[in-house]
Amino acid sequence: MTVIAFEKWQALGNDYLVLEEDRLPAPLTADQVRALCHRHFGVGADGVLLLARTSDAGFVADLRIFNPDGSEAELSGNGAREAIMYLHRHGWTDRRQFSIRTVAGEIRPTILDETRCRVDMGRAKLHSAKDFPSGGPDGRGELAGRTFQFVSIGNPQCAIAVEDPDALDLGAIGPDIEHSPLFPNRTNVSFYAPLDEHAIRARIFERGVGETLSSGTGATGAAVAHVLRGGSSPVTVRLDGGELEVEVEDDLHVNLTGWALPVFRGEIDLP
Ligand SMILES: N[C@@H](CCC[C@H](N)C(=O)O)C(=O)O
Repeated sequence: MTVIAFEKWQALGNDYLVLEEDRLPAPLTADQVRALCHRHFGVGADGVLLLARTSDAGFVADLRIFNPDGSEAELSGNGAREAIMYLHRHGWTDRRQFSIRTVAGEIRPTILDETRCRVDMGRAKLHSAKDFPSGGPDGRGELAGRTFQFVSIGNPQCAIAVEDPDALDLGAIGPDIEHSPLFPNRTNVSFYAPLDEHAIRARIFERGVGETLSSGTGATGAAVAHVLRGGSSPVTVRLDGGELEVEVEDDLHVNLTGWALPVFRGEIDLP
């Protein structure tokens, strides 16, 4: 038996288990991630956040992000805010502005108060040879009769403007888009509808997860797509689990603001 200590967090209902690498008896495996995230046989979560101390003075921690299917994601907007607020509450740093390193690169949070932070996520890109190789420089494409906007926020996002996101059965249409051959690394999908110049309603189907109550990078992908189609920054994104604010600069530099809270901590024995 392996005993794994965790703290469960959620941000707009997007829940993650935070693990500290130093406290693991052995390197985390994909099987363990699947077992931890399982909603009936494990703790239950939309993913795992693995935090490691780093000797690089420029960073407070290295953050790795795993989906419930055991795959590793380059970035998560909600997961990053949960990890950031965890680092703040657990005293890894007393600075209100710092950097952490993810597979997608550096992200720079500013702690706003005890539950909220604003995260500089870097520049969104509309082209990725790795994630959407057949895409042109504008990232536009068509799939099963729907026009989409590809956006890379470190991880791949396919944002689709629809009339009424609430009328869709995401569980039925999400998997074919996630696994489309257009996206060799699979993709996250956001279905959104503009509410006004500065607001959209969005629902999310995540790569390696399925439908979730919210996604920070999904919200960011949809906000970038909204701005490219005439909307204006900042964009308030109304998700099933609450609202996020996304600032999109002219060069597509994005900042994401929202809350994250701990739920409970514990230990689980895994075979
Ligand atoms: N929940 C997320 C995104 C998590 C990663 C995603 N499933 C992927 O595989 O890229 C968020 O808040 O951004």
